[in-house]
Amino acid sequence: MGRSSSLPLFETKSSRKRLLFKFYLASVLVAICLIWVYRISYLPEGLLQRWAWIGLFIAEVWFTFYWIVTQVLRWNPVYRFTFRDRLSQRYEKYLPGIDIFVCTADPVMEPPIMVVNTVLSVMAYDYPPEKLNVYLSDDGGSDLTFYAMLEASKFSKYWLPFCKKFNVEPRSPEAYFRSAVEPLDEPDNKVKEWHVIKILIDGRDPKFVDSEGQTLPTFVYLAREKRPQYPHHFKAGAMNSLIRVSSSVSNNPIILNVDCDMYSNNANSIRNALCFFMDDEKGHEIGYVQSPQAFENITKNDLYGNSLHVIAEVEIAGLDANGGAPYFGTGCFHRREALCGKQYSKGYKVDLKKVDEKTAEVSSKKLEEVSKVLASCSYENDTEWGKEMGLKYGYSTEDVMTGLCIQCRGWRSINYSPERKAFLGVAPTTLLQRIPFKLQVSYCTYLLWAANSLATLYYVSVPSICLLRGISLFPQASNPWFQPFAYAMLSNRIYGLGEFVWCGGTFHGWWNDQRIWLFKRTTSYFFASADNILRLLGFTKSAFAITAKVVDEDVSKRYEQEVMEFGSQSPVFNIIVTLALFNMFCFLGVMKLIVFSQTKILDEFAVQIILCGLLVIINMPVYEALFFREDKGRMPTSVTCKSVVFALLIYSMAVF
Ligand SMILES: O=c1ccn([C@@H]2O[C@H](COP(=O)(O)OP(=O)(O)O[C@H]3O[C@H](CO)[C@@H](O)[C@H](O)[C@H]3O)[C@@H](O)[C@H]2O)c(=O)[nH]1
Ligand SMILES: [Mn+2]
Repeated sequence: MGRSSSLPLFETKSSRKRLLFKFYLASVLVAICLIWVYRISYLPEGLLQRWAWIGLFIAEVWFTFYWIVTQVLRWNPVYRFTFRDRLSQRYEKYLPGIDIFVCTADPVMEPPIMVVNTVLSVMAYDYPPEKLNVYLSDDGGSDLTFYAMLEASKFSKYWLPFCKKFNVEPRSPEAYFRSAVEPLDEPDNKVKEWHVIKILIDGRDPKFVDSEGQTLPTFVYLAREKRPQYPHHFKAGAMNSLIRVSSSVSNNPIILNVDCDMYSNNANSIRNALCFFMDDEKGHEIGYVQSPQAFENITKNDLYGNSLHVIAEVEIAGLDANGGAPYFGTGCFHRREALCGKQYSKGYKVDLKKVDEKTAEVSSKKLEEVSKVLASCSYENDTEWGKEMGLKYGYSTEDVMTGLCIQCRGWRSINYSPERKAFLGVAPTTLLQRIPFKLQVSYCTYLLWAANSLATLYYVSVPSICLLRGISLFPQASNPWFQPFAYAMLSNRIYGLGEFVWCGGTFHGWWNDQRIWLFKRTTSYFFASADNILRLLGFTKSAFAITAKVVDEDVSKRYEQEVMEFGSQSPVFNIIVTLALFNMFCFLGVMKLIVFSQTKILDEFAVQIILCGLLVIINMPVYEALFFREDKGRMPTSVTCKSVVFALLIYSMAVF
């Protein structure tokens, strides 16, 4: 042993390029201070002017605060690297057992074939199979899914040896072969009360071996009991059932959790995660290891701003520096104890090497029976499940909340982004899927993103209204005070663009991202804050809307071509279109003025005209959907009519 046993299993690097970054921060800060000075010392006289000015100033103060928060995240991003060879040298014989949870909820929105692929990909990890236990939670209680799993368990006998022999990547058969998959027959949607737990492969049973005689991972199918009078708490409820059921079947110290649409793309993920948990010095305090969500169906310019590259590579890396990477609900390795509510105390050490004696005497029949009780709907009554134990109930972003709670109990977390992505999933392919407000709700409460929506709404409407009324809210272009505004706005965007491209995006992708940024802040955050207030007052309850993973051929074709999908009724579109139209009216009005003589307003209203113009340019896809498109994804006529009326109303109110 000697020296080699003291070498760490992972290392942490922070990024360089710091000096330039600090210089940039300082310069923007100076510009912001100048803006504040200007705002305070040039408060206009008239009543309307004064209030518009003060409102704008409040929005700017908010943006400053928000900007500082986002820069703090960027202060010291860290990146993690693992040493798998040291792990196997030291612990190969004592690797801990792993429980893998896969959740599915609906055989129509989440086709069983997708679930099969995810399940097979996680069964095929490069890891001793007798230590792997895969659990599928089927909240749909669908016989179709059940039989698909039965088939999957049979196919695994051939698939797993094949993967290992040829070191195949990725290990989702569908992703590997990418050949056309025969569509399944329409499943019948009978509402049935299923309550089934079935051990499809019992890893302890010598009769379950693959085509080469090797042990297979244990594979358990679970459709927990659901009854109308008991809340089932959606995914959080499913996960908590799995935690209990797995504790009676395998009870392994490490739990991996993936959504059914996120297959494993890297056969080494378990070993990578163990490099963190089993590190002698820093491993004991780690509660979970999260890998960033990555998607396989992102188009070149990422129309809906799905790829989260900047968030994953920069912002989460910044959180990670303080041991605070969030839990995102999928692609996350948990320490079972931490997830189950244990408090971390200094000096706490657990020996993951300790091999758990398998309850080999207990037959799988018996295990199924015991587990059935654990997965019954009344089991959780008067327990701490959903509060202090397991995933939290009552939030639409139960994952982030659960992560925060684990941190509150003293555990740290790791963000691990290997070069070969650990998991790949399916990104939403329509605009409405992209901005469901449920996702934003809890962030609103905890990070005050709601204020972003108000400040942004103000900034994209009031300057334009004032432009129409001839109220100037910014210094003239020829005025020296113009410069801090120009610098703060420009440098910020340019820095953002640089970051985006550095993280692997394209210029066009960045532009799309700006649009989505605008849409989200003016619609979903806004609705989310409203919804949140209603929920706090007890008027609504949070629900879980499952994201569809399959869409029309038509829709997916437009997605491939990066054409935005509107095509349905939604208040989201009303807001987007009204704002877009209103700004277009303003812009046309101002252009008319400029062309007919009054060129001096170009100087006086420079910032407002530029703002308005930018809004018009960024909304181009909206105008196209309104006036020029013929396909099914264009703007529905009713949305158009309503929004034209709204926009004209605001316009005439502003002018008269
Ligand atoms: O009653 C339910 C509802 C959903 N799910 C599963 O939950 C997962 C996530 O659902 P999805 O519709 O794909 O939601 P997304 O918006 O894509 O999920 C993101 O947001 C969720 C809520 O924050 C997180 O739980 C997810 O991990 C995260 O990927 C899927 O595997 C579902 O099968 C259940 O098991 N039971
Ligand atoms: Mn999903």
